Amino acid sequence: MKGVRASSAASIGEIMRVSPVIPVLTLHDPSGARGIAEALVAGGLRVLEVTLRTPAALKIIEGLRGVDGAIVGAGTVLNASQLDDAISAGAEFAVSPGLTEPLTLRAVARRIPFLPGVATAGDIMRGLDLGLSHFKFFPAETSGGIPTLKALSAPFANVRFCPTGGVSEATGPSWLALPQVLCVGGSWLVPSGPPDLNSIEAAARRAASFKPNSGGAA
Ligand SMILES: O=C(O)C(=O)C[C@H](O)[C@H](O)COP(=O)(O)O
Repeated sequence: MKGVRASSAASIGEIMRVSPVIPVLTLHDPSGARGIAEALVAGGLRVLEVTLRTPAALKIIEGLRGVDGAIVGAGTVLNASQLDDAISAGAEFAVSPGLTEPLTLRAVARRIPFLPGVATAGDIMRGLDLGLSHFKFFPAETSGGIPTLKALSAPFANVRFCPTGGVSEATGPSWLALPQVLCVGGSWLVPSGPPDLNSIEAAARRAASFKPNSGGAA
């Protein structure tokens, strides 16, 4: 889906198929954020999750709106008020570590593509009841890794996942080999500390070459 443009018309499923890896970015410095985003997009990763874990996150989301080719969303969205703030800043999708009814209902009402975290069958069933079918599997490795996701997803034929949490460059391809996995998320592309843009672009290029077994990246 190379043609997916950041807009409320894109579904979360379409966004998850744009690139096999969603970089999870926890950024402190608005002045350095654009270069990081450009390096990731140049490497082939267009979908960027900026976590609301730093005071500068909303300003950074706003600033990244103009990066050509980037689809910028907010991560660590914990409640409806944070979701509204993220939308005001220009976030084109939202990711949460968990699934609550108030946040999900607000995301549906605001028509923003939404990817909440699940780790149990009950989480998935609450999401299905609220009309969702795409989830982040979080925290992926410590929740039991690939064997758990295989077992967990078996009863839910039409549900698709983005495993995140402990996923690395080394393990990403194994997760993407599962047909129910459209993409993976991870912070490994942009380690904390002063950014090395050449390394970030090279890591993005390697990650962009991962091949989902789901027909994930178009
Ligand atoms: O809080 C959220 O909404 C998140 O998005 C959590 C992050 O996805 C993970 O913390 C990334 O996990 P690592 O790749 O292991 O660093």
